[in-house]
Amino acid sequence: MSDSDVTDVGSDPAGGSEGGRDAPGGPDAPSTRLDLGSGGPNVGEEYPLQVEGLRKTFGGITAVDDASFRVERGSLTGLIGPNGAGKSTTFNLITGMLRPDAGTVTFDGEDVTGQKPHAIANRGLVRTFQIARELQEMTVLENLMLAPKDQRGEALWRSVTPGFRGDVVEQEEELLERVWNVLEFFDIDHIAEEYAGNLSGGQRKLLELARALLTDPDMLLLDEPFAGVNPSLERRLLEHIHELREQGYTFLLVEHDMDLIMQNCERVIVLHQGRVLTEGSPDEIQANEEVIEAYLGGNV
Ligand SMILES: Nc1ncnc2c1ncn2[C@@H]1O[C@H](COP(=O)(O)OP(=O)(O)OP(=O)(O)O)[C@@H](O)[C@H]1O
Repeated sequence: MSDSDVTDVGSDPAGGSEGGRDAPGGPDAPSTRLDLGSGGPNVGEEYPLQVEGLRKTFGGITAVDDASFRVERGSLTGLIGPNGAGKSTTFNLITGMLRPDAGTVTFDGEDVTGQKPHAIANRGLVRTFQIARELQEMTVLENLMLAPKDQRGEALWRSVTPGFRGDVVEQEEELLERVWNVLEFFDIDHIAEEYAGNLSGGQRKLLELARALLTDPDMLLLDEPFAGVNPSLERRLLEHIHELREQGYTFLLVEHDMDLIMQNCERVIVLHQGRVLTEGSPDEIQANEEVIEAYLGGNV
């Protein structure tokens, strides 16, 4: 299957209003509201993610060098920078995949620096992952049933064990309802029984986002979610992201496509050589001489 196949996944993208900051409120925007049965994202600190003096070296290379920034709740914030600027390393430090040499990561007022990835995800700070090889041999539905953080995936397997059935079956039914809500929200209910390994690149990206959402996140970190996705599906993914943002989810997005960043993010943080060069609105960033120089000096 190729990316061009994704156009037959559900309805056509909303005409006219898609892709821009106005997309969620546009006349043709989908009206489905995602109900995960959890009351939606947490409404806590104004800046759920705060990064302070983050630093990481690899041998002689300083990948992240005293980086500090914060991300506003309910925003779609872009994290950009030339190749090698430290974007992926920053994501890995925030999500616990790497331990920082210095600095702190605070999420919803709690210091989560150096915590294990699953502990950070359990707090509601979640990144999307490529569908692992084992999961490619499972259906879309199975992938989603296994996604949640709260041991419900484990409970699913235990439900076949005598003695556990009562609560577990009830939990499983609840989970199934949430999974169908997510499938319908993304218009991928008709491929629920398809093996993940058979999906096109674009469909996989939807599944990755759907899996992340089933862990009840408050904030999602997206690392190039549009890579290899055709323009039609890119518009749909963006619409979903804008809708979720309207519902109060917070997004931090690493993306190389500058037009996409500038048209969709309300804040942009620029990394250069591991440091925060500047941050601001798309207009401010586009007019910033230092940013232009950093990009001209890089291989972008
Ligand atoms: N595991 C590692 N071992 C050694 N060096 C690394 C490692 N990870 C990253 N680096 C180096 O750290 C610097 C920052 O890399 P990083 O991948 O975070 O940048 P990036 O902004 O995500 O780049 P790109 O846009 O090209 O993906 C680069 O010089 C990179 O070569």
